[in-house]
Order: sequence, then structure tokens, then C-alpha cells
Amino acid sequence: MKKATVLGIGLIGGSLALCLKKRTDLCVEGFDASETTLGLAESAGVIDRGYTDLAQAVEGADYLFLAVPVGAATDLLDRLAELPLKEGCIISDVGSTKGQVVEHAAGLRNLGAIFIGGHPMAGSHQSGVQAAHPLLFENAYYVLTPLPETPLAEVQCLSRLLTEATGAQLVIMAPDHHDRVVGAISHLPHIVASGLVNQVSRYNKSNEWFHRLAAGGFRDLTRVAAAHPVMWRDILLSNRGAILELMDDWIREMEEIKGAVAEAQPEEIESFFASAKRSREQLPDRKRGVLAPHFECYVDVPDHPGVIATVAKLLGNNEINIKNIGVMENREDREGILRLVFRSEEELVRARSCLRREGYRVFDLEEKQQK
Ligand SMILES: NC(=O)C1=CN([C@@H]2O[C@H](COP(=O)(O)OP(=O)(O)OC[C@H]3O[C@@H](n4cnc5c(N)ncnc54)[C@H](O)[C@@H]3O)[C@@H](O)[C@H]2O)C=CC1
Ligand SMILES: O=C(O)C(=O)Cc1ccc(O)cc1
Repeated sequence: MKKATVLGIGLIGGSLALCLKKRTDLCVEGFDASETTLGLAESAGVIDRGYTDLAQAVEGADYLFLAVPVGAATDLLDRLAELPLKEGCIISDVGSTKGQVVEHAAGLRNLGAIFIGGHPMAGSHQSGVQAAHPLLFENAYYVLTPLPETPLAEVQCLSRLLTEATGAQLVIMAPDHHDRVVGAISHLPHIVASGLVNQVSRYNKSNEWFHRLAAGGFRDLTRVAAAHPVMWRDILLSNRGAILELMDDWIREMEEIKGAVAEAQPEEIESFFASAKRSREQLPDRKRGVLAPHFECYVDVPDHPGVIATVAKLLGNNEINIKNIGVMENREDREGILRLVFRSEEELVRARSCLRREGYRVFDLEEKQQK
């Protein structure tokens, strides 16, 4: 039986271990610095067996997945380079930054395995094995960052395994490109969110209405500020180059809008918001994905309780599986819009005609937006 060892059984390592256990026939073992964590993981069936001894944990493993905080990954790689690994072993990681770890692994001449950087683009502000979930990565992007010299066969092998195990969409990217993109859409937003929360809590010290009134928008915008401080410390320290450039751009962006407010320039202020609104509306969640085709349609439904269950039941009775379902707000019309995603064109076509037969209005998003 082939074996995978996950090193670091927290939120991401635990979720990956669950995916591997549930959807592949690998034996899944775990390594962690904490015995309590290993005990929890074993008793919850997240791993078949856990070790605090690294040599025992990796012995005979075909795959090693590093799922420790970014700051601990390079030390762990150094330790792995001192150990005999099974021939053909593939090592990957799940860290939020890729340049540093990929460069470090490439420099370890005695590392007896191929290293391919990885980053599942899904997670949460929670941490620890208790929060692990086997569906965490389903439909999320999962980036792999092989170097030009990484053998293609190993990249394909890892990519197939992860697709099968996680249900994620595998994407290949250069490590530096990954770090700049993820810096812009994840790391900088975390800094800004935490900065906003810190600013408001300073004001709140002298007047508690700041926290009391902090509702809807502020909560949505700052959700990620509840994440793990040590994890984010490590991420910023290991992606300094990209983050410093992005922060400079952000400061320029703030200076520009500050200037427009200071000079009371209505056109500049309006255009700041108008361009953001246009871009926000074009975020790919509402469009077909670039990679996997999305077989999706939109359904107008009256805004009352139980309507999602009715639609799901109708499709279920016709043996049509819904891959994903979402509600889009449309308060002006007092109608809700359900977004339904299917796994195949065939299911989409059947779902459309089945819903239309029952009197529902079904459309593509573009049709609705043109009205
Ligand atoms: N939390 C998130 O939303 C996401 C996190 N990531 C990345 O995944 C990695 C893990 O993050 P989480 O699972 O959230 O963290 P976590 O805190 O839930 O789990 C980390 C685990 O690693 C263990 N550990 C730490 N240092 C160790 C060492 N030197 N040796 C052995 N075990 C060690 C801890 O005991 C813990 O069980 C990080 O590199 C993070 O950047 C990637 C995508 C999303
Ligand atoms: O919960 C969120 O919005 C996140 O930002 C989760 C997350 C955290 C770190 C990553 O590297 C990837 C995803």
C-alpha cells in the first residue's frame, strides 16, 4: 500500500489528510510537534497513525505534504534532507507563500526527493485539527509551482492525486508570480483589514459606540482580521519583496483619494468608486471560470422561506445533482436570484427545461444584466 505523510496536522494538514483518506487508497500518516494534536487526529480518523518522530513518520512514504506554518517549513526541509527517503518520493507543501520555500528546497542538494510547491486557495480564520474538513478545498483553486527543471511526470502525478483527493482545480504558476498575485488578493487585504480593525479599536477605547455601530459592511470587510497572528506574521516575513511593493501602491492609492477629498473634487471621488464598482462586478465568481467550464444558470425565485428546498427537491426528483448553489441579493425586485451550478452541460440542459416546465424563469447572468 502506498503511503502519504502529512507533516503538521492543523486546519490545512488535517483537511488534506481527510481528503486523502476518504478519496484515495493511500495509507495516511501524520507528523506533528504536538502529541495532543496527533491523539485528536488519530481518534477522529483524520490519520491512520501519528508520530512525533520525523524519521519514523517519513519512512517508506511516497508523498510528503508539509502543512506547518510558513516559518517552520524551511527548517523541516533541512531535517528531511538529512533523512533517507523512499526512492521516487514527492514532497509538496501547502504554504501561503511559494518563492522562499521553493528556492530553499532547490538549494538542498542532498534532499532525496522531488519538491513541488503547492498552495490550496481555501481556508478560514480558524486553526487546528478540530477545524479540519474533508470538503474544504472542493472547487477551490489549488496552485502548484514547479520549476522549469521539475520533471513533468512528477508534476502530473501530484496534480492527479490532489485533484482526485480534494476536488480542487489545479493550476500551475511560477513561484514569484504566485507570490505577487496572492500578495495582492490575500496578503495585502489581510494587512488592510487588520489595520482598519486596529484603528477603530483605538477610537473605541475612548468611546464604545465605534464597536457598537460596527455592523454589516465593517464586519464583512474585516472578517479575515480574526485569523491566526503567527501564521500571518510568517506570511508577511516570507513574502516581503512583493508585499512592500504592493503596500507602496496601496499608499499611493490612498494618497490619491485623500487628495481628491482634501481638494473636494467630486468627479475624482466618484470615479474612484465607479471604477471599483465596475471591477467588483466583474470578479470571476459571477462569470464562467477560466479553467473549468461552469455549467450554471440563474433562476428568479420569490423571496420567501423554503424556496431553495423546493428547487433542490424538484431537481433531485429528476436525478439532477446540484454542484453548487448560491443566493444573489436583488432587493429592488423583491425577488431572489438563485445561482445553480452543475457538473455537466447535460445536467444544465435538463435542469433548465425541468425548471421552466414548473414555471420558473431561468436565464444566463449576461441576459439579466443586459435588461
Ligand atoms: N489557514 C488557512 O486558511 C490557510 C493556511 N495555509 C497554509 O497552511 C499552513 C498551515 O496552516 P494551518 O493549517 O492554518 O495552521 P494550524 O495552526 O492549524 O496547523 C499547523 C500545525 O503544524 C504543527 N506544527 C507547527 N510547527 C511544527 C513543526 N516545526 N513541526 C511539526 N509540527 C509543527 C502545529 O502543531 C499544528 O498542528 C501554513 O503554511 C499556511 O500558510 C494555506 C491555505 C489556507
Ligand atoms: O478565509 C479567507 O478568506 C482566507 O483568506 C483563507 C486563506 C488564508 C490563507 C491562504 O493562503 C489562503 C486562504
